[in-house]
Amino acid sequence: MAAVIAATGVVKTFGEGRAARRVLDGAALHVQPGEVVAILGRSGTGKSTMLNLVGGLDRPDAGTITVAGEPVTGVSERALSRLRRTHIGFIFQFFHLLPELSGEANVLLAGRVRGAAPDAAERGQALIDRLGLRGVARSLPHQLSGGEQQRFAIARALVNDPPVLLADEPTGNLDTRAGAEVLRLLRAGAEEGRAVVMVTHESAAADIADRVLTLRDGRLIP
Ligand SMILES: Nc1ncnc2c1ncn2[C@@H]1O[C@H](COP(=O)(O)OP(=O)(O)OP(=O)(O)O)[C@@H](O)[C@H]1O
Repeated sequence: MAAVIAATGVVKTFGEGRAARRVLDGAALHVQPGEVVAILGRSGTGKSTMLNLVGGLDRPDAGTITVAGEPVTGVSERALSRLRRTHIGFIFQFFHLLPELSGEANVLLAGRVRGAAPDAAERGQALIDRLGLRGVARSLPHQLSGGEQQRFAIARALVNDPPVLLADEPTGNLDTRAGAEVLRLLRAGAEEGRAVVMVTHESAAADIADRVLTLRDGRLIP
């Protein structure tokens, strides 16, 4: 089966001259549909950097990355932005919901971008129901618990039915119970055929993964 995420030879350096630090040095990552991959590693080893490069939030110095067969590297900012909106759902530790919009509006807005799935509005409403958020749909993010905010963020990430979900410490700011629910939802996202990559420090998160990779010396190793 073709990998949904295919990254090879990824190099990323931050800083210049003597301060330059090669954070990624030939990193590779291949993820199949339906697979959950957890990325572990010590602080500062480049886990978030790798996730951001795969998601087209940043560009590598060298290497090739494709998502669902489409190039993430060597493409225009416009093409990259379309790919991010339609092919990738992002989930972050601090949720990143727009603070002035209700949870529901955050989800629906993501379904109204150019290139969004035609049934995104219905999907958004169905996700709000399925994730148990109907009763708080009109609340603003600051009126919601962390677990509720992260569930809205997951609904937002799923609204365009992307083939890839990227989660950076998705349970890092949640209590055990809310964290377990988020992990269950990520797992369910994979069961629906998505490739899921999660950066985590938490063993409970790694436990739901099909594969665990460790970032060390600029590479991802089994
Ligand atoms: N935009 C940037 N500019 C300069 N340095 C950066 C930038 N982004 C990351 N770095 C550096 O690259 C290294 C890797 O950062 P990254 O956030 O990828 O690590 P991480 O493994 O996710 O760490 P943590 O587990 O602490 O979140 C760090 O030394 C960080 O300071």
